[in-house]
Amino acid sequence: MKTVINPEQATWADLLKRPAMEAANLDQLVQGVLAEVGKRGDAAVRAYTARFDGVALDSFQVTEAEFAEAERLVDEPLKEAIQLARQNIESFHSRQWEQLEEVETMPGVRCWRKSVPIDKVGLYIPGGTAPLFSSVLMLGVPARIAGCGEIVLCTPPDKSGKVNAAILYTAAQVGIGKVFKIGGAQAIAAMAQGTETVPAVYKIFGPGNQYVTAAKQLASRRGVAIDMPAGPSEVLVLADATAQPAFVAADLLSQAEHGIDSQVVLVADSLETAAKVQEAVMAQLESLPRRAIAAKALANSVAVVMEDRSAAIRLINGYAPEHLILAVDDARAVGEEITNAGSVFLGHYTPESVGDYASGTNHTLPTDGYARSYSGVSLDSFIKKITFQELTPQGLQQLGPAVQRMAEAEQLSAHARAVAVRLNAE
Ligand SMILES: NC(=O)c1ccc[n+]([C@@H]2O[C@H](COP(=O)([O-])OP(=O)(O)OC[C@H]3O[C@@H](n4cnc5c(N)ncnc54)[C@H](O)[C@@H]3O)[C@@H](O)[C@H]2O)c1
Ligand SMILES: N[C@H](CO)Cc1c[nH]c[nH+]1
Ligand SMILES: [Zn+2]
Repeated sequence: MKTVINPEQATWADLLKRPAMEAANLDQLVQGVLAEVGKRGDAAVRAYTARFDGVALDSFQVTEAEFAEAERLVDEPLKEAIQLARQNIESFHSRQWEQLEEVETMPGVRCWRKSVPIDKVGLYIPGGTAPLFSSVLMLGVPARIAGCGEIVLCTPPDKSGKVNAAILYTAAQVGIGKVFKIGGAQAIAAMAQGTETVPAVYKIFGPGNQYVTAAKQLASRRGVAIDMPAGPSEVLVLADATAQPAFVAADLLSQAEHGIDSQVVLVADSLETAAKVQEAVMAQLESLPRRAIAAKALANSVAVVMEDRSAAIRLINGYAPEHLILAVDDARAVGEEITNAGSVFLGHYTPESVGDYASGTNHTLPTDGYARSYSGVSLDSFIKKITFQELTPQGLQQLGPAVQRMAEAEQLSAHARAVAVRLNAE
């Protein structure tokens, strides 16, 4: 991690540039996958699975016997941990139902809104570098609470052609039976367009690497909705002198270990704080099993010394991190000033890992600066809202002339007539 001291505002964007594959190559590759899967269906998925996942599969759907085997393979302590996480996620997400009351905008004119679950949804669960079974809870729990009709799940197979047991166990726990062993862009292509075995869905959810994220974005131009671009993980930690260097280092490494394209950023209040954290990072890196991945991610990362707190907050809001840890004395007060972040972790005892697994918040969050305009996944993501209105004859008498005037002014006389024929029928 390189250290930069009190950088000029003009250099912030360069400093915090996110690692990325060259967009043209990526888009070309992923376009090809979408087109081939659209044309050749399962046969194309099979070919890409052999090429990108190194495994030859005859069929993709996980069988009952495989679900039963997974149930046996997951040990009791892990099952209990998954249940605890599930309860907290359910508890937080089930309170996200919001019903707008019926509103009488003027006498005789009533408007209301009804929440309806999205009928067919596709969940992508990453599995390339680590099988992220926690993502099954993050997507499956709100999909179930919303009442989505058909839930399809895709996740990459391992080299023996199997799906990780904890992913299958968790899917069964949240009542997802349609699981397909398909990863990467080919999984998104299959769920977006449908194949002989994978049903087409209306909206695709889930995090993933750059291939998955690019495929979601391209698929969204062809009519399927997506949750958001949720790509390689990021964390930004704001640390002051009260921060424990070992805690901050562990938090930085927790996201660095996700992938070589993760980005971790430290914003420290002094060179001394930055140096202590850097030292702790190096000390902890040694003992990490995934140190090679984390070390590469650290090369894409930066420690920024910002003595001025307001400038630090401006930098954070400009960068819009997926995860923001406020390891500072006055975390709640600083939290109030945050306008762009996916999820915020306050104080010295709130590691980002709790949100990844079990505090109750969702870990499917916007990356790459999209937290400026997108929220993370929530119950809302699985719901669409239909608006209704109902007018009495008196209501139309009151409102109609304004509508007629506006329609005529837009030179849309059929619109005006739709009001006039009713008023004249009185
Ligand atoms: N933003 C979020 O909310 C969030 C949450 C969890 C995880 N993540 C991120 O998800 C990512 C998971 O990535 P992953 O790679 O472990 O799993 P993944 O499941 O996203 O991707 C694996 C798939 O990528 C495809 N692939 C691999 N190399 C390829 C190549 N050269 N060309 C074409 N396709 C290729 C393969 O088909 C493979 O199945 C990580 O970057 C992690 O940081 C983000
Ligand atoms: N940090 C990831 C979101 O960017 C989510 C995750 C899953 N498992 C562990 N972490
Ligand atoms: Zn994580």
